[in-house]
Amino acid sequence: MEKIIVRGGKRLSGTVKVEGAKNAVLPVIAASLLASEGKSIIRDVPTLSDVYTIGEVLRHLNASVEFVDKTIIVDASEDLNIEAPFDYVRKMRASVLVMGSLLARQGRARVALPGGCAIGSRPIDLHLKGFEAMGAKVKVENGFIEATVDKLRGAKIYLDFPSVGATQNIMMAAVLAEGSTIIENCAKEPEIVDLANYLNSMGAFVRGAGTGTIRIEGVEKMYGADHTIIPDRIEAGTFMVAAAITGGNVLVQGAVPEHLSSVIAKLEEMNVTIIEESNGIRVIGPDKLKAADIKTMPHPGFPTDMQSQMMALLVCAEGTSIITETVFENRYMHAEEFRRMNSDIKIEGRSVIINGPSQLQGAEVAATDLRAAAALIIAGLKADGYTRVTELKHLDRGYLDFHLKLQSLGADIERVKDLSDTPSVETAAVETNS
Ligand SMILES: CC(=O)N[C@H]1[C@@H](OP(=O)(O)OP(=O)(O)OC[C@H]2O[C@@H](n3ccc(=O)[nH]c3=O)[C@H](O)[C@@H]2O)O[C@H](CO)[C@@H](O)[C@@H]1O
Ligand SMILES: C=C(OP(=O)(O)O)C(=O)O
Repeated sequence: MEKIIVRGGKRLSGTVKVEGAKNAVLPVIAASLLASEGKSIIRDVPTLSDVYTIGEVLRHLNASVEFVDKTIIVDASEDLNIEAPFDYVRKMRASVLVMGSLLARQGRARVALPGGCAIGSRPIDLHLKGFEAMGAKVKVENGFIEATVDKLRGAKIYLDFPSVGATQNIMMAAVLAEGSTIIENCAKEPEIVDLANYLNSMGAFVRGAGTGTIRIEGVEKMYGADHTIIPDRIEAGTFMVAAAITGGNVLVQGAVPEHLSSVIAKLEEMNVTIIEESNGIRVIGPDKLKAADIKTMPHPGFPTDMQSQMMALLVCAEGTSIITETVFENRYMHAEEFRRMNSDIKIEGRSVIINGPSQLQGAEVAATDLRAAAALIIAGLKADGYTRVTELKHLDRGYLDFHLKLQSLGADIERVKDLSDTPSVETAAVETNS
């Protein structure tokens, strides 16, 4: 079993470069299935396990997928298969994003019903309602969702919640539909804008991405295009918190301030100095962090994907902080692990009350999802002694070379293969006290 071992106490300093965004590249790769002519070249791709998984899904659907460093070349010009089996969907829920493209291209899609996951139940009813509004017949049978249609028709679709995935799936279905589609109360995340830009470069007509209403005029055919993925705002935010918690001074290169305004505002409220530089965001951690309240919301609200990292920071802040999670109903599994590291955290329904500051103590902790993995490692950077983080498969879904990047900023961190490589708890305790 692999573990990350962090010894806390080092201030981070230097420059770290962010990768292309995981949450932008997955829908873009799914959208490349829409090109019945020409190859798509997708650049600045983070080579994460999720990206390989969606690559496998595309291959299974009869597209060719070639990885060359951080570029992916997709050729989807042959007729496509229509089924994404459970093995892929289980590994990565974003596999359901191929549904819109398959319906648009083949008039049929069969995708295993995704199960619940560590952050909540995550239904896909809004995706399906959107397809139905466009004329598709949808049925759920033997653990699969099957959707069929002769030809998708444009429709006016109001989303009860601005779901990121539903907005993306409906956009992909609508670009080849007959007539106009209007998606109201749609998601406004930067990843939606990135997808719209890619679709437009493939020949689609998509307007309004980034606002609450997207308008799409269906086109006859789409073509492969050359697209560069936007920088990962969540990876950037994660390094910003890592710099802040250690009282460090780090330039997060490639971070886009407009994508991170809610995170920047909260960090500033906590006494962290943020300087926007021409090529990124510099973060200077204070000697004393101040408590703050956070409510996660759809973009441009505070991102749920930064909630666990901020929890690590709030534990170290002076005063009482309250986090309220409004996007996922069960995204507090990491709170238990933080308690093992000596933090004062109480869960009350959808809120968490944190009394700080606590001096974090190193412990053996398990990641429950990818952001929790990063958050526990960040807590380890500040903790006394050694923190050992297990279940790194979660980390690898969303962070490339995370420990190496932290090492390059001066963190005392390593990734080890098995228990015999790790210093014993006794040794760690002695070293902590010395
Ligand atoms: C691959 C990717 O981009 N993942 C991101 C995406 O996930 P994802 O696209 O799955 O998230 P959604 O925005 O769809 O989900 C938000 C909320 O809407 C609910 N919902 C969603 C769809 C639906 O049909 N019915 C329904 O009830 C979900 O259960 C959840 O409570 O946006 C989330 C919210 O910013 C992020 O945390 C994820 O990192
Ligand atoms: C929850 C996340 O991703 P996914 O939707 O792929 O599970 C995330 O990126 O934090």
